[in-house]
Amino acid sequence: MSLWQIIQRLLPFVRPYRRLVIATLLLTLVGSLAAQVNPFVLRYTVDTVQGMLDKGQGLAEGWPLLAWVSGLLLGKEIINTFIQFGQKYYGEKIRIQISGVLAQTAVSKILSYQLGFFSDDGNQTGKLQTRIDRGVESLMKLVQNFFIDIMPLFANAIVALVVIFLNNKWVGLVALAVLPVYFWLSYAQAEKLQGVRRGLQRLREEKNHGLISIIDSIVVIKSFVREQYEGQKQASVQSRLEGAQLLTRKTNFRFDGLKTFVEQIGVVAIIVLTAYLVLGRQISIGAIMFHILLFNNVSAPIRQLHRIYDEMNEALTYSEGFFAILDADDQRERPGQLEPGENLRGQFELRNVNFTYPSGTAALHDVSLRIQAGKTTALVGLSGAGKSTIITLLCQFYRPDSGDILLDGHPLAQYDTFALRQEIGLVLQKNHIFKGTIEENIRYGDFTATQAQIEAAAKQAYLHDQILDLPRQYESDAQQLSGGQQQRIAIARLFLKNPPIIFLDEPTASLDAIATEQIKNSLDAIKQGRTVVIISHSLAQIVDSDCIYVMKKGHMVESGTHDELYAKHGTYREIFDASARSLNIEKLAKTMADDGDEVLDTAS
Ligand SMILES: Nc1ncnc2c1ncn2[C@@H]1O[C@H](COP(=O)(O)OP(=O)(O)OP(=O)(O)O)[C@@H](O)[C@H]1O
Repeated sequence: MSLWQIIQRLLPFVRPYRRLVIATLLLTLVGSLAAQVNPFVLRYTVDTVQGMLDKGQGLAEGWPLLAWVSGLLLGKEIINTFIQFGQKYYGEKIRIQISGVLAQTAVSKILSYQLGFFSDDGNQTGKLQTRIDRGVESLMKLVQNFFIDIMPLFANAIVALVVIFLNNKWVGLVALAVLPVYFWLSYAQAEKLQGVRRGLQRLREEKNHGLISIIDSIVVIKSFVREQYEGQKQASVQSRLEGAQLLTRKTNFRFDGLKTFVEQIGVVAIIVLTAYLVLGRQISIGAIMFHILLFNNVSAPIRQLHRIYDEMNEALTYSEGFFAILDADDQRERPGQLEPGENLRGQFELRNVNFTYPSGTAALHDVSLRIQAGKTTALVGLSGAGKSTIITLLCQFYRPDSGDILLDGHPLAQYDTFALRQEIGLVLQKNHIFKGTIEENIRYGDFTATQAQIEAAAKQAYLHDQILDLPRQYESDAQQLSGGQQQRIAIARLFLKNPPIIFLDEPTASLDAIATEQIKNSLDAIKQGRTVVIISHSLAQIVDSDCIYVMKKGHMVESGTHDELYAKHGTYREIFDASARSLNIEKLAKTMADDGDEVLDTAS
C-alpha cells in the first residue's frame, strides 16, 4: 500500500473532523510564525545595546529598552502558551476521536465476518488484537503527521529560510546546503528500519498470541508440569523481539548522531561566516544570534523529518494489516433475499455436498441427506466423521465447496443469514459462557425476557434450584459454575430463545447421569413439533430418533431408524455393539434383573 492510498483510505475517517483539523492547522501556523519573533527581537536588542555602549550610555538609558523587550517577549510567550494549548488539545481530540472510530470500525467488521475469517492463521486471538492496536496507533501518528504536523513544520522552516536569505544570501546558502544531506540521512534511516519493523510486527503478534494461549491453556500446562517449556517458548520469542528492538534503536542512534553532526557543522559554518561578515563590518553584531536562532528554526522542524518519515513508514507497515481486516469483504456474512418467517417448516436437504475447511481439511465427501420438518434426526459416527461439520453448514457458518443445501425447497444460500439464525437454537458440547452473571448469560437467548421467563427457562434446564443455593443466586458469576452447570445455562438459553429449529451437538456430554436424564426429558418436551438434529455418542440419546444417519470419514454410509440400522449389521451395529460393551450392558442388565427378582420376592 502506498502512502497516497493510505491517506485516501483515511480521508473518510478524517472528513467529519475537518473543521477541527483546519482550526488546529491555523493555530499551529500562527505558532510557527510567532517562533520567528525571537531572532528579530534579539538582534534588535544586541544592536541597540551595542549602539548605546558605543555612545557611552549605561543602565539608566537602557531601562526603557529592557522593559519594552521584556514586555514584548512576555506577551508573545503568553499568546504562545494559549496557541500551544489549543494546538495540542485539539490535535489530541482529533487523534482520540478518529482512533476510536477506526477501532470500532474494525470491531464491527470482524463481527460481520464468517467463521472462516477467524480460522486464518493471521487472525488468531492476540494476533488480530495486535494488528488492530498497532494499526490504529500508527494510523493516528500518520493523521497527526500529515494533517497536523507537516504543514506547520515546513512553513516554519521555509519562513525562517526566506528570512535568512532576505538578510544575507551567503548565510542562506549555507543553511540551504545542509538540508539535502539531512534529507538524505533521514531517508536512509527510514529505509533501513523498514525491514526491521515488519519483523518486529510479526514478533509482537506472536508474543501476544503466545501469552493469550498460555492463559487459555493454563490448566493443561500445570497438569502436565509444562511451565518451564511454555516459559522457554515465550522467552525465545521475547529474545528475538529484544534483538529486533535493539537493532531498531541502534540504527536510530547511529543516524541521529550523524544528523546532529551535520547540523552542528551548519551551526559552526554560520557562526564563522557571520563573524567574518561582522568583523568585515558588513553586518551588525546582533546578526550572529539572529542567524543562529533562524538556522535553529530551519533545522528544528527538519530534525522532525526523520520521525515523520519513520512514522509514515511504520503506518505503511501496520496499516496494511489493519486495512486487510477492514477489506476482508469476501468474508462477510452474505445477506440473502429470503426470510424464513412464519411459513418456515424446517426441512433441510443436502445433495451431494462436498466441503473443505479453509485450513484444507476435506471434511465432507458427496454427502446427501434429508432432515424432515418437525422430526428428530440423529447423526451418528466415530470422532472426526463430519457430524458437527454438517451442523456448521446448516447454520451457514461455512458454505459447501459443491453440492446443494436446501431449506424448505429453497437454496440455503438464498436465505438471509441473520434471519435464518434467529430461527435456530444451537447447543454444543462446550458452550461459551460470557463474563457476567448467570442472569445475563441466560438472557443472551432473549434480551427482552422478563425475570420470570429467565427463571422458567432455568427451571426447564433443571438449573433453578442450584442457582438458588448460590450466595448471590442469579447474580452469581456464571464463569465460576461447574462444567455441567454451564452446560445447563446453554440449554436454558435455548429454552428462552425457543426456536423452531434445534441443533444439539453432544448437549449432555458434560452432565452427570441424573442431570442427563432430566435434560433429556426437557429436550424431549421441547423437541415436539420442531425440527431437531442431534449428535450424540450416547446411543440412548438417539435410539428413538425418527431417522438416523451414520457417517464415516466424511461419507454418509447408512440411514434409517434404529431397528432398521440394527438389523443391517453395518457401521451403526458396530458402533452400537461397541457402546453396549463399553457400558458393560450385560452386567447392568443382570443387576437390574436380580433387583427385579428381589422386588418380586418382596412383593410375594
Ligand atoms: N474449524 C475447523 N477447521 C479445520 N478443520 C476442522 C474444523 N473443524 C473440524 N475440522 C476437521 O473436519 C473433520 C470433521 O470434523 P467434525 O468436527 O465435523 O467431526 P465430528 O464427526 O463432529 O467429530 P466428533 O464426534 O469428535 O465431534 C475432522 O477431520 C476435523 O479435524
